[in-house]
Amino acid sequence: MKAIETKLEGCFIIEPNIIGDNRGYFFESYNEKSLNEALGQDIHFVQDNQSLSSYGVIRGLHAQSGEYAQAKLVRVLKGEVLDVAVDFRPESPTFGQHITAILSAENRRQLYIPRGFLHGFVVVSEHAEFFYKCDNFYYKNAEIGVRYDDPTLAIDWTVPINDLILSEKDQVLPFLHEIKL
Ligand SMILES: Cc1cn([C@H]2C[C@H](O)[C@@H](COP(=O)(O)OP(=O)(O)O[C@H]3O[C@@H](C)C(=O)[C@@H](O)[C@H]3O)O2)c(=O)[nH]c1=O
Repeated sequence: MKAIETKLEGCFIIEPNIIGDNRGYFFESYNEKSLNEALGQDIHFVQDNQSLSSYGVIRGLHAQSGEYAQAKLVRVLKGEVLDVAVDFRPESPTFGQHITAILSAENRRQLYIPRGFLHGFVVVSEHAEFFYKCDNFYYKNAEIGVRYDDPTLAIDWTVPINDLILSEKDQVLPFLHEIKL
């Protein structure tokens, strides 16, 4: 497995080693030892989540605050998404900056998003099944978020605005300037 650094410290693109043979392919989609060695960290995931979304769905931008913060290892089982990770660590020199990555069933790429980041994705295929591991449990009262179209973050979601589908909750998330850090 290969961990590729991004411009945001601690955020990595993960490329698994695909072993093909006459039956098809095999790969380790997650190996705690290899990942921790590659990232130089000690991460223990405690919850797996899976969601299905149709074309144009944006889920995000989400995080959990304080002691409930979650690192995530995200990937796509079916379809394709544009995944977005925003550095939301107040002390970080890259606070407010984001990276995007195309994650698909075909490229089998994963994104490791550390604690203190906002995360979201938009579906660019007909449907997408999204799967991710979290290193802290879901805690509803710790949920925080920022609007996907925040002008300071200036994320190019690539999908035409008329095609976007958001949850009611995500439609009323605050803008960055409304949040007390
Ligand atoms: C995230 C989550 C939601 N839920 C419930 C709450 C709600 O009834 C239903 C759907 O929740 P949401 O609308 O928040 O789901 P969703 O918009 O998919 O939220 C997710 O978005 C992506 C981008 C992330 O990074 C995740 O951490 C998470 O915030 O599932 C759980 O039971 N456990 C969980 O861990």
